[in-house]
Amino acid sequence: MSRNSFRTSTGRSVTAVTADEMRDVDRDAVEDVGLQLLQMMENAGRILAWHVRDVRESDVVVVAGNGGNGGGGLTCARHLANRDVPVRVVLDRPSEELSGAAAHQYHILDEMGVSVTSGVESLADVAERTTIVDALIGYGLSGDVRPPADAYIDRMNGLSGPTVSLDVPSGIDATSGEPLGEAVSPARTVTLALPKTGLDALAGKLYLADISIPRTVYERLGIEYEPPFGDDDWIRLEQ
Ligand SMILES: NC(=O)C1=CN([C@@H]2O[C@H](COP(=O)(O)OP(=O)(O)OC[C@H]3O[C@@H](n4cnc5c(N)ncnc54)[C@H](O)[C@@H]3O)[C@@H](O)[C@H]2O)[C@@H](O)CC1
Ligand SMILES: [K+]
Repeated sequence: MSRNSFRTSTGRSVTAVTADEMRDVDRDAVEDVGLQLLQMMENAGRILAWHVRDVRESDVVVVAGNGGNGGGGLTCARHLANRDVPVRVVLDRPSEELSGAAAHQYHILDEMGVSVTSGVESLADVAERTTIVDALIGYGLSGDVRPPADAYIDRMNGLSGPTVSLDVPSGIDATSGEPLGEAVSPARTVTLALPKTGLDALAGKLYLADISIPRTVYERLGIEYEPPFGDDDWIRLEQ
């Protein structure tokens, strides 16, 4: 199921995909085309960091989970630190329990000396107007939000600064748009590659980031795709 429910500022329609369709896109990009996850994640993290710098007033806290979404958030933290933005990371689990791309990105931050802590209590002393990067859960949300993620989401929503969500606000079902229990309410969402069908009733502004998935992937999967980016690496999307 693909729908044309989003538009660029020039009025061009952009196909929205379900979580399952996006999973197929990612799988085809990696397994059939040979694009590596880390290549796509680098684009995601760099573009997310641009948006964080655009909204931020002071410090930044990246809240990261253990999946691809968390990995993108950790990549963003590296790009922010490289630009001397005051940034720290809060993980939803001890760093020793990270795996895959999230563990890879964490080890780089550790070498850089970026502060990384875990536990929701790490969000207790966040200063007023701190910018939050929500990289806890993306389209991989499965079932109602379980503890301790619910406590992190509740805490993020209680903070005064702007929140920028990566791909999908954590707790929102990427396909249906339903909050599955607690869900983040962001000022901005930077979604990746194509908008997800569930972003049609989103709180805040929606942006689409080019993570370098080639047109051939969409063609193989029968997903209607005209590159919407023009000369830019990201664009604003409207309903
Ligand atoms: N092309 C790609 O494959 C890329 C994907 N990226 C990101 O990767 C995401 C998809 O990655 P994944 O498939 O690893 O999934 P996610 O990272 O979206 O979700 C997995 C994480 O969510 C937690 N989780 C899932 N259901 C939960 C529930 N009910 N309660 C509490 N916690 C829950 C898991 O413990 C895990 O930490 C995308 O949304 C996107 O942001 C980007 O980082 C870069 C490129
Ligand atoms: K998220």
